[in-house]
Order: sequence, then structure tokens, then C-alpha cells
Amino acid sequence: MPQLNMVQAINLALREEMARDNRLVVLGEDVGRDGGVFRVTEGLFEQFGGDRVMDTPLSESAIAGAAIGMAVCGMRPVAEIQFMGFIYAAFDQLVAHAARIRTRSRGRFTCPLVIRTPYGGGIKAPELHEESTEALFCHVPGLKVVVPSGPYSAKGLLLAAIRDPDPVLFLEPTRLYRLVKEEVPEGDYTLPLGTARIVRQGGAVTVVAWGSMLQRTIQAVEGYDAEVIDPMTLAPFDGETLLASVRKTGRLVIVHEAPLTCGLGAEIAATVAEEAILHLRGPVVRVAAPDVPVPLARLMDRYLPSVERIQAAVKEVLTY
Ligand SMILES: Cc1ncc(C[n+]2csc(CCOP(=O)(O)OP(=O)(O)O)c2C)c(N)n1
Repeated sequence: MPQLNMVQAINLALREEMARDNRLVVLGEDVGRDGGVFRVTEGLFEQFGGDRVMDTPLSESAIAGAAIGMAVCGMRPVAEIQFMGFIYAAFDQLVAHAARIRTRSRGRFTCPLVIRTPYGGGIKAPELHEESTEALFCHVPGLKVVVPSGPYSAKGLLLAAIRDPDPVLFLEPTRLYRLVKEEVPEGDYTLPLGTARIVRQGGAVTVVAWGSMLQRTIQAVEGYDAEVIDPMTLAPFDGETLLASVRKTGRLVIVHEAPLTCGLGAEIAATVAEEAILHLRGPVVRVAAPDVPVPLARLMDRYLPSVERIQAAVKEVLTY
């Protein structure tokens, strides 16, 4: 089984699925001859040609709008938005159209669209290149939001996202793109959307983290009796796996690199307050970025939750 990084795993998923399903097309800024800004689509243009791998104008709204039209008409578009910080120009298309085509048409039309975009901080790029605004999209009924945390999950989740009949926002943690290699099988496998993964079993505290925060969390809990959950799909969120764990451990820490206020951690904490508060030994603790715009590189280490901050939160809840 080949050892691949996340860029290679996503590329493999696209390549295999394009060969399997000729409805699949890829579009975005420089995804063709250049192979995309992070080279995720490298080689696809050469293999499948310009009718299936399309360079677009620099217009995120047009990319999303064209992809929605293709999806509604029976194609399987996978659109790349170059960085999550540029997705806001496509927000109207995703919220006002993609998310509600199924309900608007009372189920006569669906929108099997995937929007892929690099997201998250830690790559020392300027503003708008390190955003983590997943909660904006989790708030929109009709959109699914998926975040892989390594090469293996990236391939399996992307294949599931492409085959899903509804629109999926696929957030690729930029910091992980080339950081780790894992065994990634060639050929078909999918990981179900809406199902979390227990990455590490434990009995004293539940820690939820996704994307590039997962790796830091695993480092932070070393030596502690902590259960670590990787939701993999943020919307719809797998509440069952979370609640079962919290009912067992009685403690919860949520880690995300998005700002604290109205981040997904607030929703997770509210779910636990509603469904499992009597199992909690003490307050839920969130470890998140401060409520400021993503800073430039020099301050990034202070902005992103560090291993030390995550560990301090775990120690704190263990005192309850
Ligand atoms: C709205 C938006 N989308 C994407 C980007 C990322 N981006 C930066 S430079 C660039 C290519 C621009 O190409 P072109 O307009 O031909 O200018 P050139 O680089 O050739 O000067 C892209 C896509 C951006 N800065 N803003």
C-alpha cells in the first residue's frame, strides 16, 4: 500500500473517481495546466483533458454558480476555491442556491456538488490565506461540511462527498497537506459522512478536535486517560458518538483553531448541555483562537491553540 501525503491522497481520489465516473469534472483557478495552487489537481488536465479539468476566471462566485448549474443538470462537479478566505464571494451561491435546491424543488432536483478548499492556519501566508470559518457554513441547513485530518481520511471522505447527492464543503487543512504520510489504499473505499471516529480510547476526559488541531491534541493528551474524537464531518455533526463518550468520561474539552465566539465549539457545548449535563462533573472547556482577524505569520504561534494550551485545558477539567 503506498505511503501518501494528503495532497497525493486527494489527487488519487480525484483521478480514480474521474476514471470511474465520466460525469465528474474539476474546475477552479489554475487547476488545469498548473495543477492548482497546492498541486492537488496535478496531472488531471493531462490525463482527462480540458473539457473535464477547467481553468476558470478569478471569480469565486462564477466558479460556484457554474458548478451548481452543472450539478443540477446531472454532472458531478468538484470545484476548487484557492483559499477559504476567498470563498466569501461564493457564499451567496452556496447559501441562497446550492443549499436549498433540494427543498426549493421539493426533491425533484439535487445539487451533488463538492467545493474543495484549503483552510486553516500555520503556513505563514498573508491574510485571507489561513481562515477557519467552518462555523459559517455549518449554520446553513442543506450544506454538509467535511474536514479530513490525514491522507487516509482525506481520500475516503472525498469519495463519499463526491457521491453524496447534496452539496458538500470539503475543507482541506493546509498545514497537513505535506506534513504526514499514511498508508492510503489504491482503489475504492469511502468513509461515511456524518460519522465521527474515536481516534484514541480513554475514560477520564473527552477531547474533540478536527483538522490540524487533531494532531496537536493527540500530542497534548499523551499520558492522560483521554478519549479523542475526530468528528470528520462537522455538519451534520455525529452527536451520538460525542454524547456516548461524554456520558462515560463526564468531562469535555473542545479544541478548534477558529475564533471562540460562535465557533462550532459553542454548538457542541450546547448539545452536551441539553443532552448530557447530568453526566458532567464540571464545566465544558473550549480551546480556540481569540476573537481577532487571523494575524500575520509573526503572531500565528500565539493565535493557534498550542499543545501547551490544550494540555492545560485537559489538566483543568481533570481537577473536577
Ligand atoms: C478573490 C481572490 N481569489 C483568489 C486569489 C488568489 N490569487 C492570487 S494571485 C492569483 C492569480 C492572479 O492571476 P492574474 O490575474 O493573471 O495576475 P498575475 O498573477 O498574472 O499578475 C490568484 C488566483 C486572490 N488573491 N483573490
